[in-house]
Amino acid sequence: MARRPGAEEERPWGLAEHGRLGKRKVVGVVVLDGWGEAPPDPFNCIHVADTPTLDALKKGAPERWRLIKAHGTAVGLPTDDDMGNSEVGHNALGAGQIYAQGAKLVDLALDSGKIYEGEGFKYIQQSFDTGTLHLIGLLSDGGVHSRIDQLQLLLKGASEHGAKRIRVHILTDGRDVLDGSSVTFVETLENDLAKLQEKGVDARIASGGGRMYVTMDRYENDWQVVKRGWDAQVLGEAPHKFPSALEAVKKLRDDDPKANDQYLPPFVVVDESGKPVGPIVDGDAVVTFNFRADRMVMLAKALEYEDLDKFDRVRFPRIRYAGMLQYDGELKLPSHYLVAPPEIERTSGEYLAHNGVRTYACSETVKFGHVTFFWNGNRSGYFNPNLERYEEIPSDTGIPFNVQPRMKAVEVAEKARDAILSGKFDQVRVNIPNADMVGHTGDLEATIAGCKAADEAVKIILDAIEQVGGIFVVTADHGNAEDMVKRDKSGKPIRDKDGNVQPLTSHTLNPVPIAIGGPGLAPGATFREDLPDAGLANVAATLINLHGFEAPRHYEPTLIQVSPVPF
Ligand SMILES: O=C(O)[C@@H](CO)OP(=O)(O)O
Ligand SMILES: [Mn+2]
Ligand SMILES: [Mn+2]
Repeated sequence: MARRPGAEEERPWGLAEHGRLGKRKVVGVVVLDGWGEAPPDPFNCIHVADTPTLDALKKGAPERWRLIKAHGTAVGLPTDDDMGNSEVGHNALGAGQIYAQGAKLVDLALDSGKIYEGEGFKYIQQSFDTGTLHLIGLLSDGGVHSRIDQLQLLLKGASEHGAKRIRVHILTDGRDVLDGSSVTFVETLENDLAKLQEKGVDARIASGGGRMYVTMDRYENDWQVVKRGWDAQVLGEAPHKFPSALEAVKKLRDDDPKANDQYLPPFVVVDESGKPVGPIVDGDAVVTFNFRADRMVMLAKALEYEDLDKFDRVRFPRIRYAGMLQYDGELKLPSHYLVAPPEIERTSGEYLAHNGVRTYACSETVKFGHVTFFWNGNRSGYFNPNLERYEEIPSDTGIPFNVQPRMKAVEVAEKARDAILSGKFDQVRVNIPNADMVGHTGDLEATIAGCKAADEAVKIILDAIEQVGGIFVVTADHGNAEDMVKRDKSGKPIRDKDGNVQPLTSHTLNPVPIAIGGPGLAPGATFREDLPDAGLANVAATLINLHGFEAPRHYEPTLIQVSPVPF
C-alpha cells in the first residue's frame, strides 16, 4: 500500500476509545501456524485429528467464526497463485495493512532494472573486476523465501553489469515445493550457467545442501546448521565432493532415504584435481538471494559481523556482502541490500504500546520470531520494554518434527495461561506451530498427532480466558496441515501405479478460520457480514477494538460489529 512519505510523523499515536467495547479486558490471541480450512477428506489432517476445541468454536457460534484470506494479494504477494507463509501472514496480522512484500518488490526491481542502479548493487559491483560474485540461496520456485526466476534474472543482469566469475551456492527445498524437485531445479540452473559460460562468464554451482540441514536455520535454533553451510560455501569443505551439483543431488538422494531435498547433506563441487571450485575469499562479492528474512538472518550475521562467537568460522573473508533485502530493520542487517524491504510501519503492537496496553508474546524457538519479529513488521526488540514481555520456549533440535509432533504446544500454552492469570498483561499472544512444522515433514500420522496437540493447547488458553473473564481470538497464518497430498486439477489425490500418493509438504492457498469469544466479549459483538473478502490484515483492527479502542483509519477494516443488546 503506497503511503505519502512524511505522513507517518504527522499522525498521532493516541487511539480514540471505542464507544461500545471496554478497555482492560485480557485478550488471548492464538495463531495456529499452518491451520487452513478445507473440505473433509483423509488427507485433511486437521479434519482427521481429534480437535474438539476448534470444532466447538466452529459449530458453537456461527456469527463468531468465519474464514479469512491468507494467501496471494490479500497478504501482499505478487499473485493469487502464491500460497501464504508465516512472514507475510504475521506481518499482515500484526500490521493491519497490506504491504507489497519482498517477493513483489524484487520482481519490480528486476523488471524495471532499478536493482542495478541501487546502492547495494553498486557496492558489490566494485568486486567484479578482480573477485568472484557468490550467490547463496534457496533454489526453487516456492516463492516463500526466494524464486528461481529471480535468480535467473539476477545472474543474467549481474553478468551484463560486469560479473565475470560467478559461483552459486544452492540450498535445496522440498518444503515449499515437492520433494525430489531439486533435481529439475539444478538442471535448469546448470543450463543457465552453461549459457553464461558460452558468453565467456565463468559461472558454476559451487556448493549445496538441504535447507533444513544447511544454512537456513532461524531464530538461532541451531548454529550448527549455519556452520555446515559456512564450511561448504566459504571454506570449500564438506563431507561430500562431486564434479557437479546435479550428480551430487541425485547421488545423495539415492544413497540415503533420509537425505531428502530438505535434509540433503552439504556438498562441494570440485575440479579434476579435487579442489573446490568456489570457496569465498578476500575481495569477493556475496549476495544472499532470498527475499525472506527469518532464515537468512543468521547467515547474514556470520557474513557481516566481525565478531561472532556462535561457531568457529576459521576464516572471515573480507568481502562485499549484500542481501537481496535488508532482513532486520532494527539491526540494520545486512547493511547493504539490493532491494529496499517493505516499510511496515505503525503496526498494532506499536499502537497498543503507545496506548498503554501490556503485551505478552510467546512461542517455541522455531516460531518465536513469528509472533514478535514478524508481528512487529520485521523488527526485533520491544517497542516499550516496560509494557511488553516476550518469552521463548526452546524447540527440540537435531530431530525432524515428525519424531516429536506434540512439539512444545502445551508448554507454550501453559506459559500463556500463566500470563493470562497473572493479571499483568492485556494481550497474550502465542503461535502454536504443530500443524505447520509437522505438516512440512509430509508425515500424515505425525501431523494428525500435532494437530491434536495444538487443539489441546488452545483449550488451555481458552480455559484461562474463561477464568479471568477475558476475550479470545483464535486464528491462523496460512494453510498447511489441512491438505497433505499432491492433487490433480480436479482436486483428486494423484496416485502412482502402485497406488501411492505424494505427500504435500508445502503451505496451501486455503483460507484460515478466525473465531472470537470469551466471557469478556460484549454480547452484541459479532462478525460483520459486509466483508466477504477480508483477510489476515483485517485482524489488527479487530484486536485494537477488542482492547477498547477505535482502530487507526488507515488500517484494513475491523471484522466485528457491536450491536446494542436489548434489555
Ligand atoms: O519453514 C519455513 O521457512 C516456511 C516454509 O518455507 O514456513 P513458515 O512460513 O510457516 O515459517
Ligand atoms: Mn506459518
Ligand atoms: Mn510453514
